[in-house]
Amino acid sequence: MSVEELQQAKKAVDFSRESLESVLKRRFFYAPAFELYGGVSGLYDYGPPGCAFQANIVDVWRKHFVLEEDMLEVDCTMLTPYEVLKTSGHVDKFSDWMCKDPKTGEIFRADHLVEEVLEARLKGDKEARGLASDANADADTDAEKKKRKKKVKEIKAVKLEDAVVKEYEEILAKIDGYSGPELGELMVKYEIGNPVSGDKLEPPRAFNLMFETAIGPSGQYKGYLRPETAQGQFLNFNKLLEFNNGKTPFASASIGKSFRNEISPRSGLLRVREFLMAEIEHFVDPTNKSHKRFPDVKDIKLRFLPRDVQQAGSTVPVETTVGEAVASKLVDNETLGYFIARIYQFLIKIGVDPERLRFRQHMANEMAHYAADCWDAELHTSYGWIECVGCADRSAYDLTVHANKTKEKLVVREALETPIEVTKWEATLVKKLFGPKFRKDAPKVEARLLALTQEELESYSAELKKDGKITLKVEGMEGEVEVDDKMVSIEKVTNTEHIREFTPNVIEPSFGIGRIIYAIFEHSFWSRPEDTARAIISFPPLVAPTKVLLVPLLNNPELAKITAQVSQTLRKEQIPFKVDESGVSIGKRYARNDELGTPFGITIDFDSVTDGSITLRERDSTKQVRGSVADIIKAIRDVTYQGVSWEEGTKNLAPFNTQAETD
Ligand SMILES: Nc1ncnc2c1ncn2[C@@H]1O[C@H](COP(=O)(O)OP(=O)(O)OP(=O)(O)O)[C@@H](O)[C@H]1O
Repeated sequence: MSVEELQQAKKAVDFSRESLESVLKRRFFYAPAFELYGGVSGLYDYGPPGCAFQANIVDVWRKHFVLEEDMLEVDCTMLTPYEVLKTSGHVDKFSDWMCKDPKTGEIFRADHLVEEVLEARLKGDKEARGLASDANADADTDAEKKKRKKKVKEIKAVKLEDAVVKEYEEILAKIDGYSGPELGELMVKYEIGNPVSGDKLEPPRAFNLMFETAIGPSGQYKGYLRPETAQGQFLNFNKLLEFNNGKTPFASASIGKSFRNEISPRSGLLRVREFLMAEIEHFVDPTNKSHKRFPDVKDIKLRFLPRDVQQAGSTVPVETTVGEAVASKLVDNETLGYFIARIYQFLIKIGVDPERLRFRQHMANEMAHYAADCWDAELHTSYGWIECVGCADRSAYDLTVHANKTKEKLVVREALETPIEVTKWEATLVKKLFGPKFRKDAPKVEARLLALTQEELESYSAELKKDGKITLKVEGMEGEVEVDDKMVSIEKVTNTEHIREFTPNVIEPSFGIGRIIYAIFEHSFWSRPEDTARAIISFPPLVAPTKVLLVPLLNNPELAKITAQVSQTLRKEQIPFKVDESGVSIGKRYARNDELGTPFGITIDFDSVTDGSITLRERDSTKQVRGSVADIIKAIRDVTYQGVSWEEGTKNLAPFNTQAETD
């Protein structure tokens, strides 16, 4: 079945989240963690097929990015000291806005609440009741579902005026960009309270999402579970640069767990408190953000949702090539454009439906102040458009703040072909005068003076000329210290430089593996119109948890012998397979593997005993071909790992017709 045919077949049957969830639960793709103890919202365990699927996705990620792009992979600790996350800005700013119902004590995430209520109002009475059942479907555990079901009241439809509809649509298009106080104003203006009781909520306040802990037995050394893998990569920058022989551009990469104490983690795997992230930090010269492999991807056509389109209250994307997007400055630079295209290729390879993928640009107030540009790969699911990969140009922010804090240079030194004259402020110290005045603190004062920025040097030079002394704060010393013009002079000096020193900018693609996995579940889930009770998950063979189901026609020693031989060959080839020797019909055996996403089935029958041939069945089309064990396994290998189509991979095998797959 071609990709197009499959998309058509999927469209012919209505998607039901309930059916998908029932399959995922029954076949133990994943399940709420600690269920025996009632479960904890936002924590999930992956079962065997979920685990294998995740491992395969990570494997493709590693090949697609780390190997293909020659990235430097690191594995850094999850426990992170307070100092690091204070410097990065997470301690002060890594928060969401929450509001509390003073009567019930319930907590809501402010932006999600505004979004949910306005969407419900827009959808009217019918959908408003749909929201109630949605909210219920989002609950993590059965106990929670029951509790919510009791609580959710019917929301009455109110016909809205056209102008109000427009206002709501505009707000929803910009929902990610509001600050806490702005969300508070919206809640007052549009009378948004507890969606169940309608009661007023307290104004939004910031809630830091990091899990705090103490490192070591004294409890004195504060730390956090990391909320992203990026900081470890920044802190190892100098080692990575040296490993790369001092050359940029280069990228580091890391795959590992991150932790966020989400305010209300519903929506299954989409919003959890512990999740697998795969992140890349691409370090590039700020004056040259071209990418040498950009020509390879420039013709890829993508759906972009630019900032100004959202600002105008629209969600209609612009379809254009990456090359055009960069040339027109819609996307800030080539390297950012290159990664957007590579993210697209990766997502399509692992089973994302291209029709349900768009790249949304961050609004100006949604983006961190230092970021040059930022695009999210959003995947459409029954929960709406969900950010699954963030791709940001973070400028030189991270390296600069860590360098300033640690006084360790995090820079690239590049030999210049033609030396250049550089004029800059320099401080010259008369060191022998520092010891007598500052005693043991002398080195601290000296280091502080030598680390002054150009702006500070300029202003201190004026102060020194005017007052004959300067005063400044030195870390680890009480109050301010005074240094006079006998101890330090600050002058503008012109030097010939043979080396250019710069802090690289960082382009950061950041993947949430769980969100991608869930979106693929939805994008791949369907059933045949003639048999809607049986679900199929059409994972691409490359990432399917198991590649082959082996089914002997009957429980018979001769067939069992061939099954064992084929198993041994598959094992040797390292092709993941399962054997189903149960007595149920072939159709039933295939059906239960269709819902596990197993792309191929091998049937062993009595002809196999006489001529050694076996049958190969393809999951989506149910087409079958017949051939020798060696030829069939070669076809499986080619289609699964070499990206060969089913038609191409099986063209030399004989078509095989059998009765319909019913039981
Ligand atoms: N709570 C979560 N559960 C699962 N995945 C997450 C969660 N938070 C973030 N991610 C994933 O990590 C990626 C990068 O994180 P980033 O900080 O950009 O997300 P975010 O903007 O905070 O997401 P959101 O606004 O949806 O909370 C996201 O694109 C997403 O795939």
